[in-house]
Amino acid sequence: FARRSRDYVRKLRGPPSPSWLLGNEVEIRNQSEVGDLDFPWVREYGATFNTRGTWGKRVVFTCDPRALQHIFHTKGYHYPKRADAAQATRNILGRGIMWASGDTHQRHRKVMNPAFTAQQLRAFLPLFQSTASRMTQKWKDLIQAGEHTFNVSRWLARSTLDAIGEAAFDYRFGAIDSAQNPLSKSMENLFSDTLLYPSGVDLLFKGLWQYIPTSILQYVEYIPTKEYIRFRAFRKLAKSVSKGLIEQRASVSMGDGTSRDVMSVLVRANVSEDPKGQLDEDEILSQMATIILAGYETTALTLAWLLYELSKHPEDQKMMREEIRELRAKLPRGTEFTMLHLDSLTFTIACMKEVLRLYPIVPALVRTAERDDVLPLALPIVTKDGETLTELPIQKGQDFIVSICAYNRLPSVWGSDADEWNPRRFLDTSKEKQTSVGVYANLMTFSGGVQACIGWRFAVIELQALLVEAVENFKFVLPKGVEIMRLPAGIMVPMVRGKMSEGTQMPLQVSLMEE
Ligand code: HEM
Repeated sequence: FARRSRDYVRKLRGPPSPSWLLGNEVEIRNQSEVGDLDFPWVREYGATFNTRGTWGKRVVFTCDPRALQHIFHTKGYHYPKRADAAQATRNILGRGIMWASGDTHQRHRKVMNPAFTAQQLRAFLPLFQSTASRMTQKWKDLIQAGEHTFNVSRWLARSTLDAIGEAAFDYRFGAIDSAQNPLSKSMENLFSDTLLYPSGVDLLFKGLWQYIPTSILQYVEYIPTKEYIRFRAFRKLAKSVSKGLIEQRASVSMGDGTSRDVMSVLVRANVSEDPKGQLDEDEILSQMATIILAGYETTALTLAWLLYELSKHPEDQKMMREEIRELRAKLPRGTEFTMLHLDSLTFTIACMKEVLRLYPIVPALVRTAERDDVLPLALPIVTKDGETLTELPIQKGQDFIVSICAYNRLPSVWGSDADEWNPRRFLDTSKEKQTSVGVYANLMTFSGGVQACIGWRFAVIELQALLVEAVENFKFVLPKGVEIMRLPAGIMVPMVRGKMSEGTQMPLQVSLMEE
């Protein structure tokens, strides 16, 4: 069986590999924009095909809905993150939930889950709303001072950072009021300064990581080049700020022991007597660094892309504003929207789902099969010899690239206009028969299954609150001559063509809407 299954991957079609040593890795990591290769490859070879990694390794590329469901959900723990991806996460965030696998991950997730229930997160709505109104007040000030075009992604990131600090740790970054917080400074352009367009040598080096035992590999963090120095500096700073917060919390009362905010669940896990619910101090600090980093820029960038699409589609922007204002008009003056109100804004929500579909901030994930297995497929593969496969036998150790951005644009799932902005697709709810993947709106944007984004509900509620406040008060227009690119820096970041040295940015013309 082992031999046969190896043969199956060998039989798959796929793009030619430019070199044995580097495989397709350099071209994949150096796409000028996210999806430049993924989309045409899927059109040409189907949803599952063969690519080459470094050192001659075969890497199966897939965006097949059933394969994704199997890899992330049904057999989640049998497809851990590839060792090099796990180590890269550890370099940035330490031994937290994003790095952990198997039993360790289960333990981390068990501790964290109570802080991320729907009920717990809905209670943050007023906090998100007050953050949103502090942000829009700043925008009004800027406009009054004569600034009409500004980098909205930076402002959104300052706002989501304030929100995560306060929601998770009762900590005030004060990022909206001042850009000087050292932790927020150390996160600025963290990915685009380090992971954008890597060299062949870098990729060859990282291609060896999966063959090095973790006990030795962990020392790569001390390599004295820019990437490792930046990541280490961020991690150390995030952990030391976190330690200060824990000490502060310890000096005040811990309440009645039932609080479910992130900080309380972490501190309780440190003193828990149940070994399956314990975290050591280093794990707790890593967890806090993880929540801060994972919890702010992803949401801010999603919203930046949404304002960008609304700038390109003024009719949709207008429709969203009208929907919000119509609801507002029904309420007594000065009333804040509740969660029920926000959830009733169907067009606004459809636009939010559409942006999550077209702009998955994490565009791809890498996984390894821990054992021999047979992958079920929704979209059959035609092999090099013309054979049709409805499932794919694979061998232990098989690596995968899972393309989230390509899944989110599969015509078989989303229709023939899958490459285009069309929020109305989400208003049609008759397409319920699809293979269910992911945690929200059948999208892979938050990943799926056992290691799916723990903060997806947090992100969705925060997006709703910030979006409604922004669109109700301001009009957004794309400045003339500005071309925005989707840069592949591990996460997808917006940059202006020809001005990449200026880093992540989404400059939009913002004007105040009359009441
Ligand atoms: C639009 C916003 C967001 C997007 C697109 C997003 C996306 C993702 C994705 C794709 C993963 C899986 C990563 C992997 O397998 O390597 C993930 C994991 C994670 N996310 Fe998010 N995320 C978002 C917001 C948030 C927020 C707001 C928080 C925290 C409040 C958060 C916390 C986490 C954590 C802790 C994990 C690791 C979960 C685990 O390994 O069990 N994320 N996220």
